[in-house]
Amino acid sequence: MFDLQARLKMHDEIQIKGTAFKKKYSSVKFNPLVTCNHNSYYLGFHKIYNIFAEPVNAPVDNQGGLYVDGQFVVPGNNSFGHSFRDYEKESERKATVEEFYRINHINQTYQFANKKKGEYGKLQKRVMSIWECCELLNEFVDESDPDLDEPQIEHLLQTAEAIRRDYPDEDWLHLTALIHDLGKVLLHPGFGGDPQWCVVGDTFPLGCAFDESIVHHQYFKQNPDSNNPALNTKLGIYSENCGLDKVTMSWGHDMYMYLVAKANKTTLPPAGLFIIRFHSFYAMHKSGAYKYLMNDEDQEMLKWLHVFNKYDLYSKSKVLVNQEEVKPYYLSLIEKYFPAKLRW
Ligand SMILES: O[C@H]1[C@H](O)[C@@H](O)[C@H](O)[C@@H](O)[C@H]1O
Ligand SMILES: [Fe+2]
Ligand SMILES: [Fe+2]
Repeated sequence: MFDLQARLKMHDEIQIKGTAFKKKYSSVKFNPLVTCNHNSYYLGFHKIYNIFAEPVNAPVDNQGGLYVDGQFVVPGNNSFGHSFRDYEKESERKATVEEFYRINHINQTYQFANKKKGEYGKLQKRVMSIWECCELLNEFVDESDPDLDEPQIEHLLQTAEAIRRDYPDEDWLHLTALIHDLGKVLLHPGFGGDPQWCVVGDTFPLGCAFDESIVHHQYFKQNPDSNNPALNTKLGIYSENCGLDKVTMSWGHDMYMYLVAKANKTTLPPAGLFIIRFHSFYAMHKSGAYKYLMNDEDQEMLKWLHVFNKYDLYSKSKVLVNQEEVKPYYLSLIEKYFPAKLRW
């Protein structure tokens, strides 16, 4: 065990895989075993409270650096040099992402989401394994994502590998991470090639008022549900604390993958299913909106979703995982929690 503070007083700089980091603030003891995965740095340690360090050669306006938050070292910036989920910042992704949300917010209505759920809920599109589905995602880049322009399979592996390092014993969490975005297969021509606006992006409840914390909220003005008095009040068609299970969410990859996992009788625990179903519901898990729709069980499950979200968001990077190397491990998890072939 080393006392990082004392070491930094002596050296004022630490080397992490060849990059020099300057300590800004820290108050912690830990075992400074460091491994590097993409632009995230993982520290092997026992107790950790708070560290903020920044790369020595960082540009002046670089807010990035090394945040230690619980166990995960969260990078300050995404691979485009901006903070994560900044929808206002001028960037090469901004226009595409905003246009995505404009169309999404206009077209996701209560009726539309229920129609899609009925259609895809029949699971008559294909029979295939989980890994086959991962491979189908090789070709898609998510237009709603300001932080990543790599094919989706990379994101799945980056998320799963990052969470696996910090929670080595929770194998269900590794598998949940691997499959959480598989619903994006709806984009595939073999599934009808749905447009991006009804597959990806943040999700939100339908049947009640749209909360202002939803990304690009302004575009809901043109959604027909906004003018429907039965659907545009705080509770709308729902009753107080009815539970998220009763709520119709905007249609997309979360709900589809949840339906697939459920219908194929996965043995993943309820927390895994909750993560899959609501990971894009940022207004709820990030902004704390819609509490009045949640029940006690949702609140309990939310704890795991918070853990998961950190890895889903901050593991996005340009350095890719070696697929062949990790494949056998994930195949063994798939075998443990799913049948060999699933109906999709
Ligand atoms: O752009 C992203 C992406 O589509 C993710 O898969 C989804 O879960 C997020 O909510 C969204 O912001
Ligand atoms: Fe997602
Ligand atoms: Fe994701």
